This record gives sequence, structure tokens and C-alpha cells, in this order.
Amino acid sequence: MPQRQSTSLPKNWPKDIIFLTTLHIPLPLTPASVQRQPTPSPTLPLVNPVPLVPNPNVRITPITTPAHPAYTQHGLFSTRALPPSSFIIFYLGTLHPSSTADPTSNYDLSLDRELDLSIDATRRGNEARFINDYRGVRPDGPNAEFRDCLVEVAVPGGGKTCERRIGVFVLGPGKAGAKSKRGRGIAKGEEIVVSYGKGFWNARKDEDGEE
Ligand SMILES: C[S@@+](CC[C@H](N)C(=O)[O-])C[C@H]1O[C@@H](n2cnc3c(N)ncnc32)[C@H](O)[C@@H]1O
Repeated sequence: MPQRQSTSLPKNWPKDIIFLTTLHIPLPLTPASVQRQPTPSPTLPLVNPVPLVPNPNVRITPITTPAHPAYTQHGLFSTRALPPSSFIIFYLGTLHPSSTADPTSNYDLSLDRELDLSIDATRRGNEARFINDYRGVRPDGPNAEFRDCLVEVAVPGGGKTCERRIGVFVLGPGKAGAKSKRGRGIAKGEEIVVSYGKGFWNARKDEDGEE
């Protein structure tokens, strides 16, 4: 499938990064690598309809508060109230075998361990590449999470199939119930933050020579 690029870029999009509207799938991978026709389920929901491009739920925003741990970088903020468990945006980038991951990348996410596929948004991606980790940003913890999901795509010759994607979803209430802080959704103007996981930060501590 040819790589589709939008003519309309999100505000604050950096000039040196290619803006994607779908996954970038370089050879020898092909769309078939992510087209598995799995059945949508609660753990693998079908995102339909897909959001507009640029995504109207979010705004890439320079971090100008010195106390913010990503000061001088960017973050992703909501432009509207987002309900608990709702879909926000796909995490787009370059699909690659996980075994070829660049260990220095700050933008690489595993798509599927069994398929050995990951998505790296270092050089190409969408607004989701600007989502920061909650540590030092939001004392209540993350307000969003990465979830596996599906998107319907057309196949050459007619018909449709499902492709695997990583989606960013508003955190749901979970076991704590709808009245918990976790299940409140994301307010308009709030920074969207996830947990990168301890592995992400431990790997960087090791690089810095810290214990
Ligand atoms: C996926 S990028 C997030 C977007 C990044 N802020 C930017 O403007 O490109 C991951 C990088 O953001 C920074 N970052 C994200 N969350 C952070 C946090 N809670 N504390 C410190 N740095 C953070 C780190 O430099 C990390 O390697």
C-alpha cells in the first residue's frame, strides 16, 4: 500500500518529521504483515469511524513550564472533553521487525510480540508521538493507555479486511469503578499522558550510568 501523506499538517508539527496518516510499511514488510482478519473483541476493538486528519481531539503543544520534566519539548493535549475508555488516536510510525529495533529510540512501541512487529515514530509519525509519560507530570497517574485495536482497510481488487494497530485510549474506570479518579476521563485542555512502563526508564538509567 503506498504511504499516504496529508497535505494538512497539525499545528506545531516539526519540519524534519514526516507526518503520517497511516502506518508506514517499508519492504520487505507488506500490509499482509498486519492484515490478520482477527475478530473484533473487547480486547481487540475495531475503531470505526476513524478520526479526521489532523486529529481534532488533540493539540501538539510546546512545554513551557520549567517544572515539567519534558520542558522545552512538546506534549499532546486534549482539545475537548474525552470520555472514559474512548478512542483518542492511532500510534503511527514505521512498521519494523522488533528484532531490528533501534535501542536508542524514544518512539518505539511493540505492536505484537508473536508477529515480532513494532512501530517506530522517530522519523515519521502522527500526533501520538508527542504523548509524554505521566511521571513528574500528573500525580494521579496516567489518564490514557496504549491498547491493541483494529482498523478496517480496503484490499486491492475489492473487499475489506482488518489491520492491527496500536490505539491510544482514555483510561477506563477498571476495577476501581466509575467514581474512582481513574475513570473520570480527560478534561478539555488536559495533557494526555500514558505510562511508558518501568522498562523504558530503567533502560535510560542504565545508559546514564545510574544504578
Ligand atoms: C515519545 S517522546 C514524547 C514526546 C517528546 N516530549 C517530544 O517532544 O518529542 C519520549 C521522550 O519524551 C520525554 N519525556 C516524556 N515523558 C517524560 C517524563 N515524564 N519525564 C521526562 N521526560 C519525558 C523523554 O525525553 C522521552 O524520551
